[in-house]
Amino acid sequence: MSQDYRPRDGSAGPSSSRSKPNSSSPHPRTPHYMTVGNGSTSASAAALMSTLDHDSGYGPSILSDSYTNDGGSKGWHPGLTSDQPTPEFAPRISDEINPDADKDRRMMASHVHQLYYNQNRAALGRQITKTVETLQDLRQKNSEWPAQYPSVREPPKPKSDPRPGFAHTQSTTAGGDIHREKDNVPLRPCAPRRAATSLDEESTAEPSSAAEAQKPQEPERLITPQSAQDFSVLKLQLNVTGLTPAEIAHSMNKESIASLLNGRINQTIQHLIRLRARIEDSSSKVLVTGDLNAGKSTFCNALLRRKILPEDQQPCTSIFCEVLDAKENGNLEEAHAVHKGTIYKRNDESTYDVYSLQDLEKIVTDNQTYTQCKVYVKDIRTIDESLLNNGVVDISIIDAPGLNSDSLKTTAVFARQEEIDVVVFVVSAANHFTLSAKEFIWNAAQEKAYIFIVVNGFDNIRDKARCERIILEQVAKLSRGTFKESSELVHFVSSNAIPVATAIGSGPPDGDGGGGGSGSSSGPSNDFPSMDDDEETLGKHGEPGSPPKKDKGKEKEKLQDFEKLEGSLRRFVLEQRAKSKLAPAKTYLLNVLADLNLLATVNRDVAQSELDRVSQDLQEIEPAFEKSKKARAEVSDDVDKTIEETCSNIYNNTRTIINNAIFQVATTNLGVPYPGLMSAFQYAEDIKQAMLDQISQAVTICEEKAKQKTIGSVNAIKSLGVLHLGDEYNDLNFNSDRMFTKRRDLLARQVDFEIELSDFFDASSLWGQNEKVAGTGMALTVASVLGGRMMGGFGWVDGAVGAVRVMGAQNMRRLVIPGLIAAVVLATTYTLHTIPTTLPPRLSRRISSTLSALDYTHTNALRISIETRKILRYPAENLHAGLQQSVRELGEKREERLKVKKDSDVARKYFGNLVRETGEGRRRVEDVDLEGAHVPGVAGGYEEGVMV
Ligand SMILES: Nc1nc2c(ncn2[C@@H]2O[C@H](COP(=O)(O)OP(=O)(O)OP(=O)(O)O)[C@@H](O)[C@H]2O)c(=O)[nH]1
Repeated sequence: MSQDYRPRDGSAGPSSSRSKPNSSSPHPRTPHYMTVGNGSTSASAAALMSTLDHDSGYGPSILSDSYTNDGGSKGWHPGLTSDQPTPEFAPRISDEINPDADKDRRMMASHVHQLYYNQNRAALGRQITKTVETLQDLRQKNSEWPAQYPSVREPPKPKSDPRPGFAHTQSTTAGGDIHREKDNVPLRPCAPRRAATSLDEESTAEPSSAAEAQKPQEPERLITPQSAQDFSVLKLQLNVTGLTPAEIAHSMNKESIASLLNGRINQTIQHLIRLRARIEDSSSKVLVTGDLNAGKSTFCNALLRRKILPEDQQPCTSIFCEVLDAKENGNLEEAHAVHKGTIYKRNDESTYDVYSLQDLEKIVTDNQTYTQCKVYVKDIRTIDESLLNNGVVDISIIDAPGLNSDSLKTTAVFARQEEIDVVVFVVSAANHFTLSAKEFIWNAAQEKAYIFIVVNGFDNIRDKARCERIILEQVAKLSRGTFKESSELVHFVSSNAIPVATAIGSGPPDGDGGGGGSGSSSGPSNDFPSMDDDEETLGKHGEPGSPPKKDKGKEKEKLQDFEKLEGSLRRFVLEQRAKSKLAPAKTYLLNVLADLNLLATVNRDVAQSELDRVSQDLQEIEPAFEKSKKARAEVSDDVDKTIEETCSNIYNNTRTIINNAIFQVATTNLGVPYPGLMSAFQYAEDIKQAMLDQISQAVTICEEKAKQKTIGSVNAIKSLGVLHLGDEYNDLNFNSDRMFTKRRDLLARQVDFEIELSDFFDASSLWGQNEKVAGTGMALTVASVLGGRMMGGFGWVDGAVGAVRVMGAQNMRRLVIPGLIAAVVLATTYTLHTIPTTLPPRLSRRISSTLSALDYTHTNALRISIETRKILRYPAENLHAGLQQSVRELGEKREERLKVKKDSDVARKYFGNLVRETGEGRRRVEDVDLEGAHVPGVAGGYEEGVMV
């Protein structure tokens, strides 16, 4: 028996260079590769197992142990199982001489495989943990500094993808595999995929391998639709009718995109956590399916070496029976029939009914009550022999209902489940593949590159070579991958020839492989249909009595065939488990890290350009801000000074002009004609009014001058505004006509005094003018007589006294009356005659004293200057506010830019680190070699290029 990875016909198998026999060598089978199989535990294997036991799986640091720069793994010692040709001089102990040696090698290889698996698992687990942390950080960062997301465009459809609706499973990883179009042009490197990925979020991860292939050809660009195309896991789903995703992305603001991205990050974290749980799960499930009555249950029992599952059921098995190790059920052997429509929970008895193993027959055909049952059995085989309890991985076997049009779909869906690592298809050697079988295998081949095929009932076939040929031809059409590895994956066996123990009790089966088959009732069926009616039906296993010697040899051969199948199945399960569990994690991680790397690169560059932009802005804003602050202080001072100067100037001018006007009003020709004595009062009124008008006019002049001065000052302030605030300050509206509009008639009312008689007679003037009166030569006799003294000084009084003395009292008495009358008449005539000359000064004095009492000059000067100040304060305040606002705006701009600068700097460093971290993470994940290409004889037995 040989369990080497060796193509049956030399057409396929492991690397041909490795398997090619050396014709010059005396040992043509060297180099020899170790394979998985049965046998007791060797010392080396035990040592390796102990290493495994101490491997915690997830070390504290991702860099701590497993990875070295050369991509090797610390725990792996190439010398231990190195793939070296056996030296020619070294005689090889053949399996016939020492069968245990081969078993040991297989055993050790199995454990090495497990060690290698654990290292990969630990590496991926650590990277998942790290990536989850990175995503959590990114989510936090995204809320502080909304990450830029390239605008999105639909990726172009691959030119050639025969079945875009299916993701292929159990393919090898991307290492060198190239998907080829029909014309043999490399399309893209193939990342490992599995069926389940197409059913959930992982399907979104698939296009990234294409994106990865395109990336290096892309020139480095900042936020382009092409970059968006490169996303796979973090691709945002933007759907609005009538708009392309790119248009939607453009129309959305940064914050909305960031929040969408956060949602995507959350989903990714959840998915990574699920993937980690999956890779930590050490169990593996094998689904056994096939045509009705093909012998599935018999085959499962043969694997278990116990007749657990009911065989030859009428009606056929109609529920899924999963056989698990009883250790998972407290070492209790029993069957849990799961209620239809409920999710099985072992600790919740309401989800299932408990049956004994003997009662299984009652359950397996009752698909009305149950859909599946869990059968817990104690494994009677050693860990080196058992598939179920092999010391490496917990495997459960699921016996599916036979395929027909009803069960086909259910079984296909079942097979696509993530937990199903391997599908074993049992086909009757006599019946070949039915239509249902073909449909199932064809579909499953799209999901899983390889199907393990058991051609059962081979004992019934006489022309075995012909049967093999026909079956393999059919396999070639149904699953190319499986056909290429047919020596490992297609087995012709007779399951009923395998000795099995009874379901009750766990005594070992009859070890004599050909000694009567079943330890109980599982003998061969005589009515198993033959391939050809005329062919001789072989095999009489389980029949009482010893078989003839010839039959004994055949029975041994059947057992050996079955053992070979078991070895292959075990290897296949272990390898596929590695791929089906680790490959999705690896692919998804690669995609997430590639997306993160791309996102980080874009955002690092965005942050850098943001930083450059704000730094440049700040170079302009900083000096403008300082200048604006300085201008605010200086201009305020200047304006205040201008206002003060203008107002005090106007005040003083006004005072001077009004005072002068009041002072000069008496001497100014007012142009009022004297109408004569009869209109003296009217004349006085006119004079008064003219004087007041004169003064009012002076005030008007003052106001006019103030206006002009104000206009000049407003313009000066305006110029300052334009200088410091720009042209918009020109819009300032100032209308000087509105100044001093409330003054009219004010003065007339204030100086509203009555003209009095005394205004016409000025006694002091009279006294002062007596010389003039004498000089007039008025012909008063008395006056002449009395001489010169009559009119000088107190002349006329003295004269009167003198006259009295000269003329005597009697004469005087006669002269007094006419004299007095003459004097009065004379004085009155004189006074009335001098009114035009004497009235204005008298009125002027009265006006002056009245105005003085009113503090008229000061009041008006103050009024005009106050109004001027009020007028000037408006543009001044405006300018001040403008300058203040300019300073504030510049200050705010500066603050905002400083904040952006700080944030951008932090973001640039963060995304820079993220670029580095994700790049390193990606390299580490890429180094996880799921093919085990450099692990000799353990894995990687399936050649590249055979992927579907
Ligand atoms: N001669 C021969 N008979 C076999 C072999 N394997 C199974 N049988 C017989 O074939 C019949 C059907 O076997 P089962 O194991 O019940 O077939 P199955 O595929 O599980 O049937 P369903 O699940 O009910 O579709 C039984 O009578 C078996 O004894 C075999 O290798 N050789």
